[in-house]
Amino acid sequence: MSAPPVLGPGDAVLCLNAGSSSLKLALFAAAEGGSLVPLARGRMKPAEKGLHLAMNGEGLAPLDETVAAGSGDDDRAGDPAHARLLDWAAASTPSGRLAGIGHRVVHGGSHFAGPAVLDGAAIAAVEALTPLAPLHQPLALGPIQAVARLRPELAQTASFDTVFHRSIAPVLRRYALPRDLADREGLTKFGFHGVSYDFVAGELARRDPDGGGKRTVVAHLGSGASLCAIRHGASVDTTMGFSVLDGLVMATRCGSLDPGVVLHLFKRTGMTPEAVEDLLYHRSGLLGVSGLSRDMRELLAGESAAACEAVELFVVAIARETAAMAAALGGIDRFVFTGGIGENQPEVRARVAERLAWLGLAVEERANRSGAARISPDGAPVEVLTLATDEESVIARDAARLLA
Ligand SMILES: Nc1ncnc2c1ncn2[C@@H]1O[C@H](COP(=O)(O)OP(=O)(O)O)[C@@H](O)[C@H]1O
Ligand SMILES: CC(=O)OP(=O)(O)O
Ligand SMILES: [Mg+2]
Repeated sequence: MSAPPVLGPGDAVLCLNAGSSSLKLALFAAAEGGSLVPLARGRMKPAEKGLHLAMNGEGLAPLDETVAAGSGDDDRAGDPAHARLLDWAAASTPSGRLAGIGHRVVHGGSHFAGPAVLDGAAIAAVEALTPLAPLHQPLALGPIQAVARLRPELAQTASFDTVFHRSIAPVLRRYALPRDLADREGLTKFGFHGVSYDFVAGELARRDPDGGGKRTVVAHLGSGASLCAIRHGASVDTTMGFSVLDGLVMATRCGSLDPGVVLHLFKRTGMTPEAVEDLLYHRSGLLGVSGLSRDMRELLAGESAAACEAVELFVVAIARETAAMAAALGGIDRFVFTGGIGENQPEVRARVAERLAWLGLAVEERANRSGAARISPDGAPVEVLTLATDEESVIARDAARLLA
């Protein structure tokens, strides 16, 4: 590979954040002095006949179009949309030089200890981790491979969800399985949503430079949801484990589940591994319990007993797992809500705080309703905050460092 390009003033990085329910996009440009400024944000979404692209930024020609799927093999169906996105990004870059593409990759396994340039060997290593995140890894690999096909000379980088959790102590990563089997098969807690926690930890340090020692629990409540116990900017424990199924109740994933249930499904119902996988990843969680919707907005508006119970189960799981995170931290001084639900649903925040009153959580109703940065009453023992996550800015920061 040729020497990676340095990011000069006006050069841009396009960031792709592939999650289970969305592909979020952002274009960042380097300013004089090296800081990164977001120029545009948007999304790529499946549409009836291809992929819909939307990008908006001040002073830029917006992108709002559906690009038809390419012909030929399914893997390449998204190529025309990616080509359009790359053209738009280059045309929107102040210097005209799109220096690279940064991706969020859910699984870095034990292979990646930090963000990485995606050369051929690194892409192969990301692919090799697909069995550990069968439904997430391909979401990032699709765009990575499309860009590699369309613009092989363009540098690509990856920021991994798992990297932030490498600071978790070995005993908290270990499952109580036979040691040799666990070690041989790599059965360990990896933890996810690390790109988001990295952003939140950095933002907390910026806003409260002396607060590093605060025992902090961050709740990333989006389509996937997890908690992270953070102290001194590092992950101490988290609720997701070997896979993205563990911990909290999610939009369509079950969260913590007695493994006996899975055994029962195999032995008594004859379900195949693929059917059980589909059940636990796509048909459980809020959707499965409510029988109505995977979207918290619809469940809060719904009146059926099943919808109400789904929301209650979501809240109960957060309360239970917060206690586990507090145990890992030896207490709790600060609780942060982030992610689509954490940032936008005061009712969920109020109900979580109510269930955790015994641990010192409380929210002030007006501040909570308005989504203020701090929603706990003055003098409360636990600071309760809302903070909008920005995974794309972490992807851009990592890419800029790797390209320099
Ligand atoms: N006002 C809102 N805007 C967007 N999402 C919301 C809002 N209120 C609740 N949500 C919930 O947030 C979820 C999406 O969160 P997000 O963090 O964007 O998820 P992901 O990154 O996993 O796609 C949706 O499933 C929805 O239930
Ligand atoms: C790790 C994970 O669950 O990601 P998402 O919330 O984007 O699905
Ligand atoms: Mg997300």
